[in-house]
Amino acid sequence: MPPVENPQSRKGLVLDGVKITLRGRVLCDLDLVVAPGAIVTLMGPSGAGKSSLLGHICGTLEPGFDVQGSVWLSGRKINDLAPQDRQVGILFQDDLLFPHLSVGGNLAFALPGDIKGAGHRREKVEQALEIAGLAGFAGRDPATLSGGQRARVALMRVLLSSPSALLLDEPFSRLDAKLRSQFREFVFDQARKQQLPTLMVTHDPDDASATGGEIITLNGPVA
Ligand SMILES: Nc1ncnc2c1ncn2[C@@H]1O[C@H](COP(=O)(O)OP(=O)(O)OP(=O)(O)O)[C@@H](O)[C@H]1O
Repeated sequence: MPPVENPQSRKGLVLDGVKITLRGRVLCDLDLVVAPGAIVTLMGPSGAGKSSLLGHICGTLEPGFDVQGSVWLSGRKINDLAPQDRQVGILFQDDLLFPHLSVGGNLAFALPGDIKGAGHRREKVEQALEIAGLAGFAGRDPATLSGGQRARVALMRVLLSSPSALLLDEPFSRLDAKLRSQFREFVFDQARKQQLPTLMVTHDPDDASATGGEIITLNGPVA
């Protein structure tokens, strides 16, 4: 892929010569622009480096990986920022809801601190539950929710944090076929409505083709 010109003036998520090396083996070497509202799929064999690339973008890559190049989001270089300052949301295979908090508590936890006032915060949580088709669920214990309901709460929790980009690390793989396609459409719909550049890791060709977007394959470590 050719280098991205003027990455600082591009909208969306830009990987500018991002090269990740582990123990002398190159996992990826990428130039990529994910436009606002676009969904790009990342595929490739197990161990190829897909999750490592997402970890690098959101700032959680473990020490031991050598990384070069820059990550830009909405014209801001983010790869030297702390994870909480990058405005990148990530949704995993496991929903990772806090078991000791109610559904509403889980959602409120994600709200940025600059959203002030208990009433305003409650309103944001209720709006999110309504969008997710879960109006009235704020007081529920997450353990009492179905898999699909939990998945929707997890997505809304990511979106309430006001991300400028969305990363999806196989978030559909634990759901059965019907739920999977419903939830997938819901996630894609929300990402497009909020004009989020979205990068999705999956092993499932149906997930990839459902995006209608670009597919990038990492082939595994190159010595
Ligand atoms: N914390 C870590 N420390 C050292 N090596 C790691 C660490 N995490 C991952 N790796 C190694 O980095 C390589 C890439 O792993 P990664 O999880 O990114 O692959 P993946 O493409 O997401 O795989 P999968 O499809 O199985 O999830 C693998 O060789 C893995 O063993």
